[in-house]
Amino acid sequence: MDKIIIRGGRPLSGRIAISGAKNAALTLMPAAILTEEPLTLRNLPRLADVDTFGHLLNQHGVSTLIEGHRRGEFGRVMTIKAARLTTTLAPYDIVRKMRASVLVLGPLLARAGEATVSLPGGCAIGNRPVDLHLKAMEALGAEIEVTSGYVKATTAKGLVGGRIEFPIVSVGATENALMAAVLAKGETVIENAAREPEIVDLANCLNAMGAKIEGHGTSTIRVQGRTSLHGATYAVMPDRIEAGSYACAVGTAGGEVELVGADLATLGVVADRLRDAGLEVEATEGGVRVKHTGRIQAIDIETQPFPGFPTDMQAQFMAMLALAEGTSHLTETIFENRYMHVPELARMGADIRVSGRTAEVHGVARLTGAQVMATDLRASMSLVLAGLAAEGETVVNRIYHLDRGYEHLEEKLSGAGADIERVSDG
Ligand SMILES: CC(=O)N[C@H]1[C@@H](OP(=O)(O)OP(=O)(O)OC[C@H]2O[C@@H](n3ccc(=O)[nH]c3=O)[C@H](O)[C@@H]2O)O[C@H](CO)[C@@H](O)[C@@H]1O
Ligand SMILES: C=C(OP(=O)(O)O)C(=O)O
Repeated sequence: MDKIIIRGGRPLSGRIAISGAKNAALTLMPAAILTEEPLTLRNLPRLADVDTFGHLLNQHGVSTLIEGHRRGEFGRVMTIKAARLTTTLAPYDIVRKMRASVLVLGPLLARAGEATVSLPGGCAIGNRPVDLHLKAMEALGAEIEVTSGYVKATTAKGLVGGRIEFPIVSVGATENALMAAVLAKGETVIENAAREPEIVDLANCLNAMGAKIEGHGTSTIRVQGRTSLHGATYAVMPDRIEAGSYACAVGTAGGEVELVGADLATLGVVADRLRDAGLEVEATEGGVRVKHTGRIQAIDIETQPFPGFPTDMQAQFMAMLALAEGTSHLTETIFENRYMHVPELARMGADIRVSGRTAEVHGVARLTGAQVMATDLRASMSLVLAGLAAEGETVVNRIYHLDRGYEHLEEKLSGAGADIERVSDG
């Protein structure tokens, strides 16, 4: 199994290219199921999750053709064509590898009138049920049956527009609802919709495919159903979580980096909190510049749905705040078990106490390298960030988590001056 070795203490400099967003890619790919015409996605990141989604689409009979690069863009171009679906079953073997697989439910149901999708089950960060996805499909007229670990959704006469009011904000359920509603008969109103930039990216892509969606980016989304959608070419938005993660790398390692391709607007409150912690963050012509200006200062953070502070940045901020002057409080409100990095950071000398949903981070003057491993993607990244600052050698094990969400991680960081390499155990 591969591991990453980091020898810490080298400030970062230069440029780091920001890839297309994993969480946008994973909802744009299933959108291709909604039409028999090709959907060409540009700026698609090279990630294990994108490959897994490709396999899932292929087993539904959908073709995925990688067409190389486009000049001036980092990611790949993929043309996805769902000319004909050979099966509407999304099997356990693929869904268990990647929760986002559940995003085929809405598009399969809308296109084929039926879908049988394995329940994704829990994962390292929490229980993560899909009840809201199912309620949304029911609100559009689907009949749902859950048996033997599978959701079977059917609609005898096709989906019909309706009112969906989510009791809590869910990114995935909003995405599934949108993808089902675009082919439902009549109007759908989604209340308490997620407002994440990835939702806006999905809605923009669906509109480019002929859908009629309004209000995306607000809590109320209105969809006028269409009888069919057509093909389109669409560029995946830049990854705001990857950009935020490398900004935190400047926070732990020091130095100054331009995050090329990053979008300051979608970083939102993350940029504000980076500044509160003492970093300089400003837009450049090609992205965002982040500069270390002295010791990181303690701050308090509570994770919330967008436009609040993203849960997907909590672990990376914790690594940075572990080295801050003063005591920070981090409160995780989205997932019940998202502190798996705490004991690993402690092995590197961090002083963090968790009580219920809140972690109290007492800043220390230095961290020391250690053997560490994490059980999820962002937790793994927090260990890399700590390793960049730590004295001596840090070995991050189980890095397949990182490959789910960070394209060319070692190349990007070593290109900015970090001493980091991937080694294989054989
Ligand atoms: C592929 C992708 O885009 N993943 C992101 C997506 O995950 P995902 O879409 O799974 O996250 P949700 O926004 O749905 O989850 C928010 C909360 O709602 C709960 N919930 C969700 C659905 C449901 O049917 N019932 C229910 O109770 C979840 O357990 C969680 O507590 O948004 C999360 C929150 O920003 C991010 O951390 C993930 O990176
Ligand atoms: C939790 C994440 O992803 P997923 O929803 O795919 O598990 C993440 O990107 O941090």
